[in-house]
Order: sequence, then structure tokens, then C-alpha cells
Amino acid sequence: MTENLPRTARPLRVLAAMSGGVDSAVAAARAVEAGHDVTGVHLALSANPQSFRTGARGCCTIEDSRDARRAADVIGIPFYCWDLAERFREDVVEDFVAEYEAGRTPNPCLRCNEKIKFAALLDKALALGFDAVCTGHYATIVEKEDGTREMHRASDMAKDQSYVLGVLDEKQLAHALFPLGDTVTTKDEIRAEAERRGLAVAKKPDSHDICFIADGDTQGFLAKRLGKAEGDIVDGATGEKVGTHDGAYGFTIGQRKGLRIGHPAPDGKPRYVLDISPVNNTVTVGPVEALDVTALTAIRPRWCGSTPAPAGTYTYTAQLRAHGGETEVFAEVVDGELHVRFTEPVRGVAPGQAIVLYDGTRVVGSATIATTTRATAAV
Ligand SMILES: Nc1ncnc2c1ncn2[C@@H]1O[C@H](COP(=O)(O)OP(=O)(O)OP(=O)(O)O)[C@@H](O)[C@H]1O
Repeated sequence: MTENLPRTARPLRVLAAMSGGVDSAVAAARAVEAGHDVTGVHLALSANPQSFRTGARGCCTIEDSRDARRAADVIGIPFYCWDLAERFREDVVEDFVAEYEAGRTPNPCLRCNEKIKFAALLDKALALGFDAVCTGHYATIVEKEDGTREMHRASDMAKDQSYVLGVLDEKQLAHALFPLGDTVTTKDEIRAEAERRGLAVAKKPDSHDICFIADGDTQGFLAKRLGKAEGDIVDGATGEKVGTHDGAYGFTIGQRKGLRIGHPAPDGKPRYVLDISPVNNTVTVGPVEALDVTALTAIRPRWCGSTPAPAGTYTYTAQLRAHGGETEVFAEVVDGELHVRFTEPVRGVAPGQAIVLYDGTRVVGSATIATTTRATAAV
């Protein structure tokens, strides 16, 4: 159950990040069971937790912090609540809005792992004398003979979260514990384990995808932040105006639903978002084949764990969005950027998303998709 924790003779001082959900409660309990000296912490990440009183789970409602505290009491560990709302707003929420405004599609969970849980929280934990931060993420840490660490996909692929952790560098991974990651347990089994341990969160519903948009309405959230900005939807092949929109920022490459297109395309086939131009406030649409991408460049590469930046061209598999499949790629670092060619064209690659490279199950690294090369010149 606890092979994922470091093979160290001495118990570690562990800070368990407790969201108030079932996964992190079980993770904290497992860390205690492994013999570590565990303290729980809930992060208040919203400046306005009352706004989530709708029944939908947000990242840090009052109920979440109470649930985390109760779980800590049952496990028998000290518990604190830390206010990181300002850091979260600056590093995650404002970045999210700015990225959409620039026509890109960000991944806030990945950003939160990089900037909040394994930066702001980890730094504070280390400064206070803790050895590690423990979370309920599903990913496996493998400690090698030489003491270096690798991150691998979780044993249960259905729950694997290595994609949103692919940004962790050597230091961050050296101080991370994921007690759930290498056990092949279904969510039902985790809930049953929570029940056995007397944790009241055993039946609590799973958290929402984007924790700071409690109702799940990303477009509504962006519209409130960025205002209405009516613009044109144009056909990529003809350049003809085919509809209007209320703000180019509300779209994602590959999107089909929610397009207000006045008349059907001449071939009668559905139209997809091919390009978003914030400068002209224009959304370009076209047939699904025009989404095929043969190559991309990605910026700010980060090499996971102690993996050195690859020199030369390597064959890896890549994941291009949070719940996406894997695809084979040739990857190379050129002038600090990641250049990737796909062995087969892939569809709907959105700038702003992360590309995470894998060597088998091992996470090699990640980078932010900046530009793509289309198979056809429809845009
Ligand atoms: N507000 C928070 N305070 C402390 N830790 C948090 C908070 N939000 C998330 N975490 C940590 O990050 C991990 C992954 O977050 P995610 O939002 O993916 O939760 P999850 O998979 O639904 O897990 P859980 O069931 O614990 O909520 C959690 O398991 C927890 O350790």
C-alpha cells in the first residue's frame, strides 16, 4: 500500500495537502500508516468561499475546510488552514484569464501544481522544516538506486494524473509523496478504504474540473471577466463571414458546439474552430480534416524529476490534453524550445495546453504548446 513513499529509514516530516475530499484524506492516512510524522493543511484558495454555496464543489469552500479538519481529527494529526488565495489568484486565475484572452487554452490544474502546491506550499513547508508535501494525486514516484526519482503514470490508467504533474522538476519531485499513485485501486475502493478508516468524506462527490469555476460554466466566467466583444466568425477556406460571436476568447481550437453560424457550409458538414485571432477578434472555422496537425513547437520545457534535457531527436509518446490518449512523436530541443513531429497527424491541438512526453510510463517532461503546423493550409 505504501511503496510509493521514499525508502528511507527515518520517518519523514510530512505536510499533507488536504482538500476536504476523499483522495487526500486517504493519502494522509496512508502516510501516517507508513510511519511518517504527518501534519494536515487545507489551502484557502478562493478569496470568496461563500460564492460556492451552490452545492457544486469548489476548491475551498467553508465546508471543504471543515471536512479536511474533521478528516485530520479522525486520522489524529495536527491541522492548519493556510490562506494562499492571493497567490492562487495571481498565478492561476489571472493566468487563466490572460491565456484565454490571448486565444490560447490553458490548463489551470497543471499551473496550480507547478506554482501553488509544489511551489508556494512546498517552499513554506520546507521553510518550516517539513521534508515532503503529500497529496492525493494519482501518479507513481519511483526511487532509483542512486537516490534520484522518476515519475510514472499511476498504476490505474483511468485515474492517472501524471499529465498535470508533468511540470514538476527535480526539487519538487524530491519532496513529493503520492501515496495513492501506485496502488491499482478504483475510486470505489478508495471510498471503501475511507469508510473503513472512519472518514466522513468517504461518500463526498468528486471535485469539479476547474475548481474556481464551481458551476462549470467557463464561458460565463470568462464573459464576466472579459466583457462582451462581438466579432466575426469566418470560413477558413473562403474568408467569408459566416457568423458572429460575443468574444473570441470564449473558444478553443477544435470546438464545434456553441458556434453561431448563420448558414450551413456548402458541403453540409459541421464546422470546427480552426483558429482564434485575439488581435482581429476573429474566429476561423472549417472542416474537421483542417484540424490535423503534423508538428508543433512548445515553450518553457521542464524536465521531470532528474531527467536531463534530451539531446538529439528522441521517439516518445505524448499526451496533449488532460484526458487525451497517447500519440507517438519525434521530439527535439532547439534553442530552448521543444520541437515535435507526429508520426501520424493528430487533431485539435490547442496552443496553451501542455504537451507531456512519456518514455513508456515514465514522464520525461512537459512544455506549453505555442504553435502548430497543419497538414492542410485551410487557415
Ligand atoms: N484546497 C486544497 N487544500 C489542500 N490541498 C489541496 C487543495 N486542493 C487540492 N489539494 C491537493 O491536491 C490534490 C489533487 O487535487 P484535485 O483537485 O485533483 O483533487 P482530487 O483528485 O479531487 O482529490 P481529493 O479527493 O483529495 O479532493 C488533492 O488530493 C490534495 O492533496
